[in-house]
Amino acid sequence: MDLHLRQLSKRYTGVAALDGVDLHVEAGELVALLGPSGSGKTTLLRVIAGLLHPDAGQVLFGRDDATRLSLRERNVGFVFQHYALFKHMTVAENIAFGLRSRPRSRRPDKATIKRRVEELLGLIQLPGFGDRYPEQLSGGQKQRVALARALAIDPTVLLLDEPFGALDAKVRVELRRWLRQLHERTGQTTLFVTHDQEEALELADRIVVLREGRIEQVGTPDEIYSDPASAYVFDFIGRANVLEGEVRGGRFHLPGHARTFSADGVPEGAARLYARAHDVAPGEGDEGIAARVVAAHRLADRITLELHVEGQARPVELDFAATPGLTTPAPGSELRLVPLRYRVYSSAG
Ligand SMILES: Nc1ncnc2c1ncn2[C@@H]1O[C@H](COP(=O)(O)OP(=O)(O)OP(=O)(O)O)[C@@H](O)[C@H]1O
Repeated sequence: MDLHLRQLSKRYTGVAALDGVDLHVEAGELVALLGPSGSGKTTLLRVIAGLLHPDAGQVLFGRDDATRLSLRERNVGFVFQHYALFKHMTVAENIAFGLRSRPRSRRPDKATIKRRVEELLGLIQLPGFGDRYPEQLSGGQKQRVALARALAIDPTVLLLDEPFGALDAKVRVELRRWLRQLHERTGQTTLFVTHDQEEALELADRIVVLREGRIEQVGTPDEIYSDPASAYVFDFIGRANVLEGEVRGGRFHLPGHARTFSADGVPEGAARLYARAHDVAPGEGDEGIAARVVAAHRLADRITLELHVEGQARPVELDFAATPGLTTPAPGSELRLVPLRYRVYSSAG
């Protein structure tokens, strides 16, 4: 089922946790809500779930206005960061919980519930684990059970709030790949909260970047990474080199340097040039921007340089392939930087 959010707002004293959020999630999409702490991700998820009521705006499941419905009436599946499994119930009982607690008229019979539990244990790759208790599972296994429990009710949408946030890095990476595969099998409309840009880029069909309760950009991982709509998104997705300067006559000027850069459509005045470390290349002769090597690191087949550019407070990073025969530049040596791909944003915005 698809999901429409219209002009959702939610204020706490002094804070707009959500400020006019409009979003359409297609049926079967996996959407990541990405943003730093306090940007409104959890609030948005809770409003969709019906755990929290918005001050204004609408939540629609398909064509049905669900804004006034409770969590149960919305039939959503929810998984939190911290395993919310019932400790005194077995894995099978946990998974069956949502179905067993339905009103009698809508409750499947025992045999159907048992079949559904077996099917879900297979889906989460834990067949034979039904009789265990949560304390007999690893963190990653617990979160898979939590996901099976959320899926058991055939939810209209699946809402995941940093479901792997409490797990160690390796398990996290494994589980997000697993979740992507699971999603491809179930086709379940899913919203996934994360503050980890790598997780969002790898997992999601589309990413929603939030900033102070507003949507800053919505797009596919490629669009968000290659064409960030603002300096905020550029900075948040991957590491960015930032050069301070100004836009004059439609060009970006670096103080103390002759080379200028195109800055079409950027207002005149203070501006910043953003480029990723791998989108800056070492240049030859008079090309590019003069820089001095501060530190050099060689990591397997990559060389990373930390550089000082005259007039810039922040160091600039350059990352390139260590081709055979290439020597790592020594600290103190001079080289020229050529930003191959970059974006200029006004400092005012
Ligand atoms: N119950 C509450 N009372 C008052 N303010 C709240 C409450 N819940 C959230 N807020 C505020 O609303 C804003 C958005 O919070 P929210 O938890 O949605 O952000 P988040 O992006 O999920 O952050 P995190 O990644 O840290 O969980 C924050 O400024 C937060 O302090």
